[in-house]
Amino acid sequence: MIPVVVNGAAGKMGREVIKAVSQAEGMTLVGAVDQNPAYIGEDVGEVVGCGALEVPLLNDLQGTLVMATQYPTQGVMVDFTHPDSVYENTRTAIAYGVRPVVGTTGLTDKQLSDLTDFAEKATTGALVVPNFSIGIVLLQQAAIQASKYFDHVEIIELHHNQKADAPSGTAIKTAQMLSGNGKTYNPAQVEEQETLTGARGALANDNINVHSIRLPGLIAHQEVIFGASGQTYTLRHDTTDRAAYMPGVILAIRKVTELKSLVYGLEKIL
Ligand SMILES: NC(=O)C1=CN([C@@H]2O[C@H](COP(=O)(O)OP(=O)(O)OC[C@H]3O[C@@H](n4cnc5c(N)ncnc54)[C@H](OP(=O)(O)O)[C@@H]3O)[C@@H](O)[C@H]2O)C=CC1
Ligand SMILES: O=C(O)C1=N[C@H](C(=O)O)C[C@H](O)C1
Repeated sequence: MIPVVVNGAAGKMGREVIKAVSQAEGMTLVGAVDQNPAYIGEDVGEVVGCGALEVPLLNDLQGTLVMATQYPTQGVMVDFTHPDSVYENTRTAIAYGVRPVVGTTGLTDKQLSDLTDFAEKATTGALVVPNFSIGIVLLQQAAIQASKYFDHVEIIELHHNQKADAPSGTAIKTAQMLSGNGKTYNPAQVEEQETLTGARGALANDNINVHSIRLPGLIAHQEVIFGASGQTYTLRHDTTDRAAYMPGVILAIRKVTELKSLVYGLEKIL
């Protein structure tokens, strides 16, 4: 049985993960952590509404990780917290020999590279996955194919308005996956002038424009639009329920126990 700690357990994703882990075979929930004082000390199963799980929700990550090391099998920490804390949480888990499965977005390139080095030195498996849904992996693969034939591409990501980071981790990863083929996308046709700053979005890898929309009523959506003379080609993915991420999260918990270094992206473990 894989001992699992969920960090950010009272959040939108953490709640789904608690339910999914408690129902999955081959793993057992041993710790639940959150900073929200409203729930500290409560049984996490009662907090998320799936019945008592006999795991108190604590605000002590390090203490909970120590508990997770008391089991015969090496533990896994799933993190769905906040861009401000994900780097430190992940480093702490690796330091305790607990393998991180990181869903939280907003890690900088430098932070990701530091964590990669740290996991390598510690020979500890780690997974950083900006999007756990199979649909996004398929969209990204289709986009890689299309990018061989189109020189113009822009990404639009649309999320609920409680999201802290912009652009989304998924949009950044998608742009990274389209880059590195020697192309600079979107060669200028005219000299552009922004009458309102930011109108053309942010520039990701290899000059790919990324536009972020935040509205109540949305969950998580992404379009990749390619253009060429006389045609456009649009790929779109819609998340309508956070349940979409759970098969990927459960797979990642299983797979991270086989790794000895940090792996970035769900596509690498499918
Ligand atoms: N990889 C993927 O497939 C997905 C990734 N995400 C990412 O996951 C992250 C979380 O998203 P979501 O669940 O919607 O966010 P929520 O704000 O709903 O949940 C985050 C939870 O973590 C708590 N928290 C924040 N900081 C800490 C900390 N330092 N220690 C312990 N708990 C903490 C929050 O408490 P409080 O409310 O008090 O701040 C909250 O309860 C985001 O970065 C989001 O982009 C989201 C969906 C899918
Ligand atoms: O905050 C969210 O909700 C999501 N965040 C991730 C991201 O930044 O890409 C994954 C998904 O888009 C939902």
